[in-house]
Amino acid sequence: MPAETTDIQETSSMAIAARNVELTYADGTRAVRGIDLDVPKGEFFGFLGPNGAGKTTAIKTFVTLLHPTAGSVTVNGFDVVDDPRAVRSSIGYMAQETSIDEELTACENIQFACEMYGVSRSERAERIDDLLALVDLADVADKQPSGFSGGMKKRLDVATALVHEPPLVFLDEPTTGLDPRARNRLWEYFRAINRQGTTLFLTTQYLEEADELCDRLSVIQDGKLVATDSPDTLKSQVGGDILEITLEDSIAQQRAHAQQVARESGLFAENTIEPTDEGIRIASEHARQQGTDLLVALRDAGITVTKFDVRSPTLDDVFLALTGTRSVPVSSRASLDDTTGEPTSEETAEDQSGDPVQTGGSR
Ligand SMILES: Nc1ncnc2c1ncn2[C@@H]1O[C@H](COP(=O)(O)OP(=O)(O)OP(=O)(O)O)[C@@H](O)[C@H]1O
Repeated sequence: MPAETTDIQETSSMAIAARNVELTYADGTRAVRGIDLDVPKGEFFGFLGPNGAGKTTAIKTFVTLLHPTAGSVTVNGFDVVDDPRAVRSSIGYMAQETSIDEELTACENIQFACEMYGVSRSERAERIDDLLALVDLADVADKQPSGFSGGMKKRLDVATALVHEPPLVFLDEPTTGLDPRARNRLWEYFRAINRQGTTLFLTTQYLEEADELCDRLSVIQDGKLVATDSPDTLKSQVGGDILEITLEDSIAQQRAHAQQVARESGLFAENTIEPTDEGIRIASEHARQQGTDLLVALRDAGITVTKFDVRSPTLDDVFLALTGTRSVPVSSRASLDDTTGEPTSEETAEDQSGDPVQTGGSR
């Protein structure tokens, strides 16, 4: 990614301005390796990357929990090293680990957060009511969260991060471990506060989440930003559409044979052809026409194709093109199909294991 060119003096319109930020842990792990980034106020910005890419380390640096080993960061115009108190009072932070106290009721948890963030007594009652309504927990305000589903706990977490009405909120993998329906509900709350002007900085392993929510995103791998742009621009850079071919016999030998036929057809650049569980996949500017030609070549080679699909690129294809790996898990398709955000009985049956939900796709 080209380095951002904005000078540090010109960063007052930026919620976050990071310059050549490095973070090396005491054991020598270089978790963040020279990040340059500008996030304008009001933006919904995402950090997308696989496990261990450096997302949490970067976010902890931005919220002053870690000191950068090199480089500089300003958040809402305040330097994270020189002015950490000012940074903290101007942000909300939803960490991966919950900050909820199970001994307190939902209402008391928010009240405690109000005290921590210095929300004045006169404002507290109204703020608590507003937040409980925002995250749909008014009905359980006087209940302890030990009986809550994973989604309800996350929503309470969000509420506690918003008590002081911060202009910038950091969300570290906020939907990991939730089922698609619970995830959709959280997405609605994030969109709502963003519409009201709050800048959101989200880290995620979910391609669909980044695609759905973010105005712009950075793909982070091995502590470096490998691309920063809008999801649509990133997808347009894949170079055309994606041709998915399903083989009747998808054993490794047959897939290798099909790959060889595709290569030898001369229709496609070699690095755009890859095997899948079911057959082969090719990125191509003229996918439909060339796909038809390829079908003929495959038939002539004695290979039976059972399905032929041309689709637009996804962020998964972007990730492959940028990093040469599909190491980011693909979340459930259902999460995009159902955006009603209505509460359902599934909410109580969420996967609370903390593992990313991967009910769709085979990558
Ligand atoms: N306290 C620590 N000491 C040493 N190394 C660490 C520490 N915390 C994280 N790391 C390492 O730093 C790298 C980046 O980790 P980080 O947690 O920032 O990645 P991540 O993208 O947030 O991953 P995940 O999606 O699993 O949360 C990894 O190699 C990780 O093992």
